[in-house]
Amino acid sequence: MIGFEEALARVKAAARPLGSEIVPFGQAPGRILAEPVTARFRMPRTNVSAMDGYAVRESDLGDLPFSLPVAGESAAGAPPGQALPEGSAYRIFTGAPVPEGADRVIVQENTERDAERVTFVRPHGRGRNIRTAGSDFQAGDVLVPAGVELDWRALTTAAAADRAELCVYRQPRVVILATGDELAAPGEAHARAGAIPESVSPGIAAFVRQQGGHLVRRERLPDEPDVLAKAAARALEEADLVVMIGGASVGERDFSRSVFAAPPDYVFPKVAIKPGKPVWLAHVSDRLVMGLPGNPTSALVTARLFLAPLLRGLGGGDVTKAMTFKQGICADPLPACGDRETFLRARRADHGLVLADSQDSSSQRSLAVSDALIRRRPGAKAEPAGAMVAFMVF
Ligand SMILES: Nc1nc2c(c(=O)[nH]1)N[C@H]1C(S)=C(S)[C@@H](COP(=O)(O)OP(=O)(O)OC[C@H]3O[C@@H](n4cnc5c(N)ncnc54)[C@H](O)[C@@H]3O)O[C@H]1N2
Ligand code: MOO
Repeated sequence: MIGFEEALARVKAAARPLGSEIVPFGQAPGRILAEPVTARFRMPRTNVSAMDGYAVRESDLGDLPFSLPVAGESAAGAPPGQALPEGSAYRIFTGAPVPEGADRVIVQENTERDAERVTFVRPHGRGRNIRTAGSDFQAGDVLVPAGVELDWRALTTAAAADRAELCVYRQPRVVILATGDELAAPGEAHARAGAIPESVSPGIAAFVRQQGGHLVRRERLPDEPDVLAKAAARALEEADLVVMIGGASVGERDFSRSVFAAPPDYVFPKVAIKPGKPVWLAHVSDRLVMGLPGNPTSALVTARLFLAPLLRGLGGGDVTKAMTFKQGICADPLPACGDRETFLRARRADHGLVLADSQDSSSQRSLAVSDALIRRRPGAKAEPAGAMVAFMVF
């Protein structure tokens, strides 16, 4: 059985971008840029004022107080007007083109205005208050490089390039199939003896979206091979990645590996980790299938460890960002680790990482309050509280 590092390396190799598409701005948030965004023109387009005030020639300034006639007005959005006549000032607003000849803007607060003249009454300091043409960027400059996630900051820069559409990586289309006769829709389990709420796929669906995937559908299915086979065939037609939940283990009623017409061509059939050993990844008919164990904590831990980098990579994102470990202090004593690499659920508190009360792979209560996975190497010894540990944000 392969270990965690090897499994991660194989996920990384399988997580190649699926292609690109052009989308309007409204569909761009959260997407990964596939082609760089270049500026259509320089910014500022001309020399512009940085303040509301009066554009003047430095050489026309005299000892305070002194006044100049106001020869015109320049506002943002208008093309540059006539040149500034010598011995006069121009009323100007922030972002407006500076008239030719002016080399300085005096802020309004240092002036007094009557109908035709402006009087400079306070020292104007040294600032020129002019942003020169192209001082932010030049036409053709790359403003947002390929590979950047279009968050609210990058979207602002991309829009400043005067582009209406962006070339982004295609999002992986995902179908989730949750299997098990015992499963009922949340809210309906109480009405059927032996039923439990199907709790994993709602969480995994949200996670798929959070990691940049496009959720096509999620389905809850009984352990009936014919029904499963039909659903699996349909899923392979509609998805780039099918996520199977449950039925990953060795029981006669564990069907998730055998429902496809073609046998899985394994990237890995299981991994020596705890929880989540039965997690698997395979190529099936040109698609990818990831099998998550049914135990809820096992499913979520393996999704965080392997599904996150897979979705990131398929969507053109930075795979390594989805598998970064940080260092932190564990506020609780740590038990010795067995021979499988182990991921303990914990909560990040001010005084360190606090272990979840239950580390059982079926636990669901602890999931809502755990936001970190502490990594323990195979064979690691027990440690007292205060040990430095590697953890991943969960
Ligand atoms: N003889 C062996 N038995 C088991 C092994 C093994 O190696 N040999 N592995 C164990 C490990 S580790 C895990 S993890 C589980 C995983 O099993 P499956 O993926 O086959 O999961 P199921 O049997 O379908 O379900 C396990 C458990 O989780 C509940 N479940 C399943 N799906 C959902 C869902 N969508 N929402 C909520 N709960 C779900 C299910 O009712 C079971 O209680 O196998 C061990 N066994
Ligand atoms: O994945 Mo199993 O997690 O060890 O119960």
